[in-house]
Amino acid sequence: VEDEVKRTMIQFLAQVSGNDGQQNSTLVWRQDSDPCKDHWRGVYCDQQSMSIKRLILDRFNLSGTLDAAMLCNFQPLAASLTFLSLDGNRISGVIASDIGNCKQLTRLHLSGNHLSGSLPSSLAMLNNLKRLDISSNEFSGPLPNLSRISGLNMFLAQNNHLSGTIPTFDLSNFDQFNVSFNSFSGQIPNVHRHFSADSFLGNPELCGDPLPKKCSDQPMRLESEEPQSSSKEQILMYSGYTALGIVILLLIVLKLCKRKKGENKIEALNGVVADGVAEKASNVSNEYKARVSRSEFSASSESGTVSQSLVVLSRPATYEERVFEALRLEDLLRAPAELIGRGKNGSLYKVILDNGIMVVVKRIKDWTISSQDFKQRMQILSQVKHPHVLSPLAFYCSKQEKLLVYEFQQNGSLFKHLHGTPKTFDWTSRLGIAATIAKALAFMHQELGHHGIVHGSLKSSNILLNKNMEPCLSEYGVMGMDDQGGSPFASPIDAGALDILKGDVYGFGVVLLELLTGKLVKSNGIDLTDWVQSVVREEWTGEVFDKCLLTEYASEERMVNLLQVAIRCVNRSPDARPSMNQVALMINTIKEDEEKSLIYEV
Ligand SMILES: Nc1ncnc2c1ncn2[C@@H]1O[C@H](COP(=O)(O)OP(=O)(O)OP(=O)(O)O)[C@@H](O)[C@H]1O
Repeated sequence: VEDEVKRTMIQFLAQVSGNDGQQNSTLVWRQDSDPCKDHWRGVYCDQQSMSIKRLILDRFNLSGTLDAAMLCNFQPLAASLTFLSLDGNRISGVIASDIGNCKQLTRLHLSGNHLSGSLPSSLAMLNNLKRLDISSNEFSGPLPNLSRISGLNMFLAQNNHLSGTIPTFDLSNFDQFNVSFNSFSGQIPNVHRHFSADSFLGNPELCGDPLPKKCSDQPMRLESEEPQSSSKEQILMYSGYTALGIVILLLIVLKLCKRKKGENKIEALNGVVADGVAEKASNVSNEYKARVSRSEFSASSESGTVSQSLVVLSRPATYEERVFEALRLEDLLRAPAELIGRGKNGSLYKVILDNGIMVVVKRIKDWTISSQDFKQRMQILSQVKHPHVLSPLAFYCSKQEKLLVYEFQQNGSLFKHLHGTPKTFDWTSRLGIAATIAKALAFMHQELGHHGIVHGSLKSSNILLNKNMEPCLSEYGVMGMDDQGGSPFASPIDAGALDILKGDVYGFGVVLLELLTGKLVKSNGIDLTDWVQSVVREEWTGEVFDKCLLTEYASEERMVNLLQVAIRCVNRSPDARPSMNQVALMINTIKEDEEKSLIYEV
């Protein structure tokens, strides 16, 4: 690689690192080494042409600014770079319009930073772009007309301050699309049933399918129309519609108020809480509940007395104390709820509170724990905090019902990212997730093991990704060891085992196998643990490891080491499994080796 290319890369890194022009200490890029031959960390080359193809600097704690001009105005780099990823750092500043010169970019990932300002219209000139992720930043202003990029199939822009209308994307071409929690307004383009309300929530001025808010008889936007254009006539016409809308709305509100007086009922989260109210959950569809005007179920007014029983334990890290301290059961019951899962341990609802905060409510079934033990367990759990464990925010407990309230995690579960398309995580991210979760679980075992509280249902759908794509364990302690007989992850020998923590170690081992193989735990009747153990050592590389890991310079040696840890965790004999503490140490060593090897190679 030419000296000039190296110099530019090193300058770019110094700028984006933000340590007064010093490089990030874990990334050692030096003028006297070669980015391709010496495998500079985060740099991926075409080994034949020795040109730099991908620059992947995710989660390196970079806190400088993004100098798009430096990369994209330098022809040798602009002509070769296809993938730029800076996810999960603390990079600030704006995206300069020079980004439009990086014409070969197919993927641009900038999520989870502090980038701000408006998006340059030159982004729409990146004709090869397929995946654009600018989520969780501080961008504002309108979107450039990205619908011009015909091959774009992923656009993630959630959690910004973007405004204006959404360009008329052809969403049937997209496999991921999310503009939630911005300030967009106007009509949503046709989603072709590809996307649910989740992709658009949190934009109060947005209307149309799949949101419950209808667009008040607005004429459909013409395909060719530019998002910002509006003539005088249109303004007059819309003001007419708005005035008419307000009158109709007032009439509806008046009518509703009258009806409310006569009824004296409160609406309930699927009628679950009021003791004695018949179970109606079987009627629940996966459709967004708000469409059926809040909940379709109602409970008698006596259920109002249970309001004091919602015990608030903590508040989500992202909200102020006062928003949560006054949370009452009625707030949950009144709010629109959507059923998002029905697992072994019960049903899960996503609930949007009046103040717009989203929570999930876990309704636990068939747990033969006494109310007193349940309350005690919740109190103990609320006292143990770890940044990578999702604590319950509140709970409700009656004879028939147990509800747990958690903060909603927008980026979904590890399961979704591993088994959905496209697969999100590369080798470094997977190893990072394994190390983080192992540490979190070891911590919880140490703090709660002596109380007999284990996770009890550890699996990839219970590992959630927060808005910075950091993993956290959910539903810790929701089911105990006594319930694990029915868990698909407990080996038969677990039943009655003395060391209750080893059930979690088994579950964690299965998660490791999913991370390494990218395969489902059960597929066509084949059990992943049995299958992996049936493959001979010599064939691990060809057979076991996820194919997409092998193509991206992942260290085979460290993948083998991690697989060995996984196999020890899923040993059929609980006594032969290591403790979570040992597992965390082993994985940490592998992670350190990975980091060191890259430095030594340079
Ligand atoms: N706090 C949360 N925020 C966002 N998504 C969540 C949250 N908790 C759970 N989920 C997701 O909702 C879906 C349903 O969860 P649920 O707990 O009902 O299923 P499960 O974990 O497969 O079953 P179970 O734990 O009951 O055996 C899962 O994909 C899970 O990842």
